[in-house]
Amino acid sequence: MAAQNDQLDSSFNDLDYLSGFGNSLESEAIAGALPRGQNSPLLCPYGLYAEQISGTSFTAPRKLNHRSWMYRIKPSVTHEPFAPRSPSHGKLVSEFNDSNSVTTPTQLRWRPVDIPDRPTDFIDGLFTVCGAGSSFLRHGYAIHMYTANKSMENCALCNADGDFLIVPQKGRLWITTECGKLHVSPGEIAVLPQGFRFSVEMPDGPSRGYVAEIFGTHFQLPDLGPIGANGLAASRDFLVPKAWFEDGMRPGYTIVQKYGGELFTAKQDFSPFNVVAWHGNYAPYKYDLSKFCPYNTVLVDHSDPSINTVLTAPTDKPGVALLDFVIFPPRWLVAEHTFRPPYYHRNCMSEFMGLIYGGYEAKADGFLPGGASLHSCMTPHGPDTKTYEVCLLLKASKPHKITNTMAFMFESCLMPRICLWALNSPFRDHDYYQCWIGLKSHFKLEDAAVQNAQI
Ligand SMILES: O=C(O)Cc1cc(O)ccc1O
Ligand SMILES: [Fe+2]
Repeated sequence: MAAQNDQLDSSFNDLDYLSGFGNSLESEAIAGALPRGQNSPLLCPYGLYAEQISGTSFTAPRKLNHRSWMYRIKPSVTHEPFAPRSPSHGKLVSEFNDSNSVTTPTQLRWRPVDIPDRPTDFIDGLFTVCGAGSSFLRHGYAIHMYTANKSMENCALCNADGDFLIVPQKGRLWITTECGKLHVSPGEIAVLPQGFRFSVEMPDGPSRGYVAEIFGTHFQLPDLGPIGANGLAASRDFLVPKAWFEDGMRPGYTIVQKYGGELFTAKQDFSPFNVVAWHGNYAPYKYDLSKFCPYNTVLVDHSDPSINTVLTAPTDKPGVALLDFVIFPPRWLVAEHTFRPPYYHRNCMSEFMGLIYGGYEAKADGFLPGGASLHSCMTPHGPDTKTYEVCLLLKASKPHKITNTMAFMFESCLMPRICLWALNSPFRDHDYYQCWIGLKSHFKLEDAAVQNAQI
């Protein structure tokens, strides 16, 4: 409930944004700051420097090509050399192998991780849970979580490894980026594409959330197929910052570069948020999950969760995602003579789940807001015993609305390796398997005879 209230508060005071998913946009904090007719004039308006940021190779096909031009007070190269950050971070992984992670097919679940008392910002609060592949080879993903309580000070993070999709669960994030500012509340998500410098303020103090990082590709809206031209996440609900800049000296400003899962720092004496105008189709954005327009069954059976895909990061294989971001939003359940909760299943894709607020329809107990679960490739899972028994008892056939809930799934075709600190975490629920152990046989041979007689 608190999360929803936060959301209302923030949208009331929210910033003004540009809109449209993947659109070619432009924004000027000072009128006339964008060059007209060309990208790189000999002299830019107001004496600004022109700088391009490429999110795809120069030669990527036009429909996949992402780049933006920024017009800034000083170019971002104006800094001292990068050096390994001290103390090193040590809990970020971008190339998963047996030196930094392990495998297990078992069902994993974690309680919400406590938010530390000691001052911790977004960078220090971030830790990898699991992932697969390699940022070096530009194919793979990492799932991180963060628990933190204070704003980043006099520093910005730049992720050379991949795009961050941030899902705040507790506490708002005020994110300053080179393109401008994003205010993100629990119930909203933000995407910080590879390479953008950004700084995270935590106006509410104690904060927690989830981060999916993808290497080598970007998020897209899913195709809608027979659904038609509308539905699910609408392009116009994706909000992009308007140009915002700060000028003047900032002695000792630190750029923290995440590169191959390691952190490097470089000093400069000015703010990286010195972009007076920009244009292009490569920019950070946010999306309010309550804007999602769910489609689902209107007669029988439980739809596959892909019906609730908000964003997908593709692989080269059609229909096979490097990472899908799927939500389980409030919606009407109307299916007749149907087991309405998620079905029991084994999936060739791997499923990491989190809960932003409320409860989750497949778990009566134990899966809490801020907690997480991981069901890897072909690991069986489904509703817990209580959910199954209650559903059978109710024999629900009347329309019923599930409310006050927002669970989500990061689903990937790559089999995740799990970081040891996650596997051995004190927040791990070692009794998770117990939630299914009580499922008893309801098999009755006599029923089969009755059913056969009816056919
Ligand atoms: O495992 C889960 O809870 C996620 C999920 C939800 C659903 O409605 C159908 C399939 C599925 O994997
Ligand atoms: Fe599942």
